[in-house]
Amino acid sequence: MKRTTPRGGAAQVDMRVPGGTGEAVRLDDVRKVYGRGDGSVVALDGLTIGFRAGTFTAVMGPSGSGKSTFLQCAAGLDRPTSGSVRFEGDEITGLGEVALTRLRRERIGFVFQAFNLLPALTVRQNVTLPLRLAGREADPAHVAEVIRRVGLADRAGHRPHELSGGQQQRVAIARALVTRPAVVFGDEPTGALDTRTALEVLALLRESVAETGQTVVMVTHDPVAASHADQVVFLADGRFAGTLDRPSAGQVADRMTHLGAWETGIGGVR
Ligand SMILES: Nc1ncnc2c1ncn2[C@@H]1O[C@H](COP(=O)(O)OP(=O)(O)OP(=O)(O)O)[C@@H](O)[C@H]1O
Repeated sequence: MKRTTPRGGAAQVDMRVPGGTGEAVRLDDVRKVYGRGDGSVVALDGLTIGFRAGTFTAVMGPSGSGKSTFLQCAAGLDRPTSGSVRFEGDEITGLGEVALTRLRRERIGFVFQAFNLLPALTVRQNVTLPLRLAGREADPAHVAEVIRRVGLADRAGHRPHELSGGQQQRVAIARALVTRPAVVFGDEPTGALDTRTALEVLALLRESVAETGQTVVMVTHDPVAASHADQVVFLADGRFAGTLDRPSAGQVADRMTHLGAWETGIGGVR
């Protein structure tokens, strides 16, 4: 656990990708401190990082390196202590709760490790839920297309308990895609799935990047999952700790070993 210390020249790395078409999400010098005084913890320590639109990025790092905190701040679920978070160029750090909720509903999709489906609702109803929450009309043809895209056309009337884990995660992906969000954030989206099903889910995320120009940012502990991304960003002690472009799972695992990620036995290579 990292205690509050003076900044002491914390390295700031700008990882803007040259020649990009623009950044979907950008964090500048983001600092997040939990608690106050002696017991305070620096979760993000001046993180500067950008995610080019239409790319698939995996975020990795040792346990406690700040991945979840990063995701919460980048997705407008939590507020940084200081620094700037921009979403498609719009500064979101100063937004009030109502505006942040609207941003999350209209421009962001979420896929979590726990699928978080509503058990009483059918696949179709679960998928359309974000539209209803946003007060938007659900275009039946669009909803059907999204459900077809995740391979569940023949299950649209089923309830979650009638589906396998992989199928439930595919419903969660359809639900994340239905509002046509600019960015889909994944927090260990394959964490609860077996290897084969995880690969299907990763293929779907990749497809949404390739076909609809979506931006996907996925936190994962799994080097195999990370190897499906365009780039892997590493965090250590709440700071940017390097990046790998289209790495193999072995290269990702090597980098994680270098960062001391496996020393605690957490997040071993599967
Ligand atoms: N609500 C909180 N209050 C106090 N400290 C927190 C809180 N949330 C996270 N932390 C601390 O902030 C640091 C970063 O935590 P975070 O959950 O972002 O790391 P992580 O990389 O996602 O870890 P893991 O891989 O284990 O999930 C850790 O030291 C953690 O203990």
